[in-house]
Amino acid sequence: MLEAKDLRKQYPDKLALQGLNLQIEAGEVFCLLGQNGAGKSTTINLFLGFVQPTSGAAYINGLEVAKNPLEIKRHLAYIPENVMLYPHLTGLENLGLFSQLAGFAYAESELRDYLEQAGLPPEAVQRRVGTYSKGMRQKVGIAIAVAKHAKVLLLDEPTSGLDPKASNEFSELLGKLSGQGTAVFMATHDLFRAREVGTRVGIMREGELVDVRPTSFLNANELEQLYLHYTH
Ligand SMILES: Nc1ncnc2c1ncn2[C@@H]1O[C@H](COP(=O)(O)OP(=O)(O)OP(=O)(O)O)[C@@H](O)[C@H]1O
Repeated sequence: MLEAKDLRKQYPDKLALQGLNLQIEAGEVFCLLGQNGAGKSTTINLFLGFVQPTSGAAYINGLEVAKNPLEIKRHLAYIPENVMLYPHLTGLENLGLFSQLAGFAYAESELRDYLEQAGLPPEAVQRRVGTYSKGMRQKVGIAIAVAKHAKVLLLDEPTSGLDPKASNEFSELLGKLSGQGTAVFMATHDLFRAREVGTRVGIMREGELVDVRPTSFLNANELEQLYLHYTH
């Protein structure tokens, strides 16, 4: 569902990503770990088509991102640390608008269902998004991803700044989505959530993916030790 082949990004004075090779299947949750500046956001931006590779290629659902910039947007949803929504519109209106942009015309009852499934409290649905907490905005982001039937979900530090309960709810939602076959690729500093929600973790150091492991063989302490091993 997501693939990188010798993907490389050279900025004028920084090699941000050095020849990444990776495949992520439907239903997988891949968590990318690494220190600040390791190249995680660059990798996500290459999959989104926000930056162009210096060489190699990124693929979403078999389509080369750089050659199919519009088509790939139909297959993916992106949740950054701060989900970009229209603050003067309600959650319901935001979801309606973003679904329409993705080509789906839903009835209000369907939009409400998506927001409810994403865990947004019913009282908030008709409230302006400008009054939402960060966790609530993340839930609208998930509702948008589900409503547009995204096959791939890209997330950049989605749980940073969420309280433990909101972070837990968010992880459960990701688990549900991957259970429905969505491929999830998440850059995070949250080792605890990575182990909990991830099917695999990868560690990036100075633009290089130095280790990839299934989380099923790692306890929390082992993951922390592994991370420290590569980042010291
Ligand atoms: N537009 C740019 N121009 C020049 N250098 C850049 C650009 N974007 C990123 N870089 C550099 O590329 C390297 C990788 O940055 P990137 O943002 O991908 O790291 P990251 O792992 O996401 O870090 P963080 O955890 O802080 O978000 C850094 O050294 C960064 O300064």
